[in-house]
Amino acid sequence: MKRVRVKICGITREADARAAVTAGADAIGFVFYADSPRHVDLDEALAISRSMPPFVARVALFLDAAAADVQAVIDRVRPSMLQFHGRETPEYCRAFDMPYIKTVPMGEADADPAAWAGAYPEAHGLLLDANRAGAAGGQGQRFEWHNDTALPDMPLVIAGGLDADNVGAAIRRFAPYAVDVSSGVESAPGVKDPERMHAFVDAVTRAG
Ligand SMILES: O=C(O)c1ccccc1NCC(=O)[C@H](O)[C@H](O)COP(=O)(O)O
Repeated sequence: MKRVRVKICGITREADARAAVTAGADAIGFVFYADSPRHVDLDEALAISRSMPPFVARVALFLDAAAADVQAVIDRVRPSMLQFHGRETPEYCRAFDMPYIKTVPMGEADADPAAWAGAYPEAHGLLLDANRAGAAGGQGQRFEWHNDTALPDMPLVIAGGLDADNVGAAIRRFAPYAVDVSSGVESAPGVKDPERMHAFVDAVTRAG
């Protein structure tokens, strides 16, 4: 059985993208949210994308962006898929005719992934993160891994405060399709650490 997939998000430099792939990442994420320390512009994302080897997914991440801004990224960067991290409606998400994953803000007390799956049936997956609705991710914080949370029959990506030390427990708790990490493999916001990326993927492989 294929190991749990790994997305390393918040890539801002070509060297970090290459190191992520060398470590075994299946996907890298570009953050198109101006207030993030991991924000990249279209030309930066395009240059990194052009440096990538084949068969690595490139995820373009947005938080309540203007539709025109999303389309500009699609047209110029040609990402593999989109990630909507804010309060984007199902109609907004499907309007781009691109595969997408929708973030579920597990920082909300009543977060119900099964309900989100029902509301976004066309999503290619749900990314369960620790943020509150409409708030940024990349905070390095876990959400409460309650044992009674109903999980939908849709590919789940677990995110929020993961690192090489706790990702195995996340995999045992959720049996996810993939895990997503940003802070836990960084030496500074937006600066990825190759050794931490290798340790993270190794931990996923051991657990998966
Ligand atoms: O990473 C960011 O700076 C960010 C900013 C605004 C919206 C979303 C953002 N990241 C979303 C991700 O998918 C992160 O990888 C996820 O929140 C996990 O981050 P971390 O807890 O730092 O591993």
